[in-house]
Amino acid sequence: MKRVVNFQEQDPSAEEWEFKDTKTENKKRKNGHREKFNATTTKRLDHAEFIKKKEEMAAFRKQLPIYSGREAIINTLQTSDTVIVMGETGSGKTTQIPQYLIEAGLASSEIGSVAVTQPRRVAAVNLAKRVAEETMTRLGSKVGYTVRFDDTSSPQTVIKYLTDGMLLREILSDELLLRYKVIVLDEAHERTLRTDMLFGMVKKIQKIRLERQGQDGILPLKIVIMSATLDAEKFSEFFNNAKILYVSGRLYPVDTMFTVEPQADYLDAALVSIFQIHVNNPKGDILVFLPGQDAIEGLTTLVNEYSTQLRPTQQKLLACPLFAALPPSQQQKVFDPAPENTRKVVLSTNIAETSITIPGIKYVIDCGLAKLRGFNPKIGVESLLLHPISKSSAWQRTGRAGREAAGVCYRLYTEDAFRELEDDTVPEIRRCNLAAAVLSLKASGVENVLEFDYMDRPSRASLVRALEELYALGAIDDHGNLSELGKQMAEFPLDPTYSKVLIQSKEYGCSLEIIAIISLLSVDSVFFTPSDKREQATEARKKFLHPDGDHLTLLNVLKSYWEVKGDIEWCKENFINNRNIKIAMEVRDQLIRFCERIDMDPKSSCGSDTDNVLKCFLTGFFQNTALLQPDGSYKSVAGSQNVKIHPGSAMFGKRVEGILYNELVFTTKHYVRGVSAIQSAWLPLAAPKYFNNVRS
Ligand SMILES: Nc1ncnc2c1ncn2[C@@H]1O[C@H](COP(=O)(O)OP(=O)(O)OP(=O)(O)O)[C@@H](O)[C@H]1O
Repeated sequence: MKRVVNFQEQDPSAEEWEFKDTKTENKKRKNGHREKFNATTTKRLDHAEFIKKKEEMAAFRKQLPIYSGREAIINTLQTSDTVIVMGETGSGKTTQIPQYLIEAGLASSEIGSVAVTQPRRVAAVNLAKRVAEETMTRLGSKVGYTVRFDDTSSPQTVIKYLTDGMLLREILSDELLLRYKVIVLDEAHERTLRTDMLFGMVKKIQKIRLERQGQDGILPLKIVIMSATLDAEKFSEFFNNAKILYVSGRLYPVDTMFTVEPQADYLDAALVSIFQIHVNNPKGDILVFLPGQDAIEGLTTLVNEYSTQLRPTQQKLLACPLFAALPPSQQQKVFDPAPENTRKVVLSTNIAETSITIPGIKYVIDCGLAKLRGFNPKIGVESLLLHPISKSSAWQRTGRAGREAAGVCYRLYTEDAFRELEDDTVPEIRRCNLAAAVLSLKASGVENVLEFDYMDRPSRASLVRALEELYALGAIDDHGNLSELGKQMAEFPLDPTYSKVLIQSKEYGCSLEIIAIISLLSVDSVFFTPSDKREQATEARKKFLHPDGDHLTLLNVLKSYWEVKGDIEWCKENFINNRNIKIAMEVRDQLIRFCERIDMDPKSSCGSDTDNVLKCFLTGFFQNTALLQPDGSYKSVAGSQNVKIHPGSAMFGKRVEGILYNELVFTTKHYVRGVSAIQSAWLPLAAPKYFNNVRS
């Protein structure tokens, strides 16, 4: 069958891509060999090579558009405390400005270094690598990065790329961020919850440091806000009318194409477009933006399957997935060059949308959709729904091309549809559960979170709900102050409900089980369900099912996995996702270390008394509970919401007195996931304060 997606300005002579039945082709693929990436090898340069590379880097840096604004940026920062820098994607903001600051002596190991925040871990890691390369230094010396569970910075580090979450964590131990002279808040337009919290916090820190200047050697703090797609006036206003610098020019042009007709099936349109580009366009890798892991995994399989139909003389195609739940080592693979005579197709969620340069990318395909988290504070329901992206996101996606050469961005929507898009994505702070954010603000010394200096104030209802949740968890006391338990909870890199459960596991004598289950819950799924073997996978899963539900089922999987020492064949036979379990085990190691730090015994086990595990879970998840109604449905204890057990749960179709669940998500219905059976009598014991209040 021949299919084509028509783009405006598309070359009318473009070859159509013919899709053949893949089943017969699959056999060929299994017999044929698959290209693998070569890990990039680093070699030690001799002196002449070193000088040559240094000169090349210097020349490269000078041709970046931002270079023309270097003097202006330095001069403005010499005289102003806060500057907002706007410049095209790829113009050099993130990699160059921190270097300019060091070169101009505005930051140093003596007066304090530069911190550059990124909303995403993959960006922080790769920017640090790139800037270390540009400065011809070893990663971790002058330039480093800090992301959750991975720190390559050292006392010599003067430019540190870190996630916004890590900077928030640093405030807990260095409340005036004295180790830094300049804080650069990059990709400010993304408005992640954590970046929004940082806006208010660094503004406050800057004010305090200015007032205390000179005392104990305190120096003023400089703040740089950066983005390519930002409402600069709004930011300027928030930061006391800070100066705005516009840096014009982009490195290479990117043509933008829209489809002529709306596309009913974005996955199909993406698949067709990939092959159209491949057979018609010159060399250059392709980056495709998709909404989520499912879509990415599905398309990865299809691209690899159909690529077996390419003519032997044609370049090969190699699909590489990129999403947050992939282990960092696998994410890193998309940055490796494609093997010879192969075009790389990176299939990514919006984790590749901002900041990063993926070498080789010339073409971007944008499906125009993203999965966005939402939260209804009234009933405490989270949602994860497909939404059209904003114009700002669309431009960021386009900007992933044109970084090493001219590029093209294919938008799988019409120009009219583009005009209808919102300018910016609604800030996360306006649509998320704020419990973790409020805990973090409180732990950083913000007493009155209702009055905190927010750029966009969250609704009072969501702040009050977060405070109530933390109070019920025991993280804040009757006076609204952080309790000892709350302080400990803030130390863990987990959501407050999970950190509460983990800390309480000491009382219930089941830390071993709780750590294991929380680690397994941190990955997408430990089960593997290929679409063509759904029945066998369901059958295989039965042997792990625990009558009390998903939490203990996960524990059963892990026990069996340990018994066979993680044997890959066993995983395959039992449809267990070996890769995800391995990631979970890395998380487990980290959690064990955190527990040891606060004197908990991570090995304490309740053995066969598994009720204890569920009772312990209830100490954090008592609000995520529902009771069986006479008609066989379940109604949530908080919010009286009718909830349905997700078909993927071990509890699906079962009738028990009560259930606890990890999440209540609205997709097509109010579904609960991660479900286990409980007794209603356990509830007041798990959270006496909460249930006494509910009753009275
Ligand atoms: N890892 C890398 N490999 C190769 N080139 C890179 C890499 N990182 C950056 N570059 C080059 O440096 C240029 C500037 O990148 P930089 O990230 O500083 O731009 P930016 O203005 O911050 O972009 P954005 O707004 O998209 O974050 C890129 O256009 C690209 O040419």
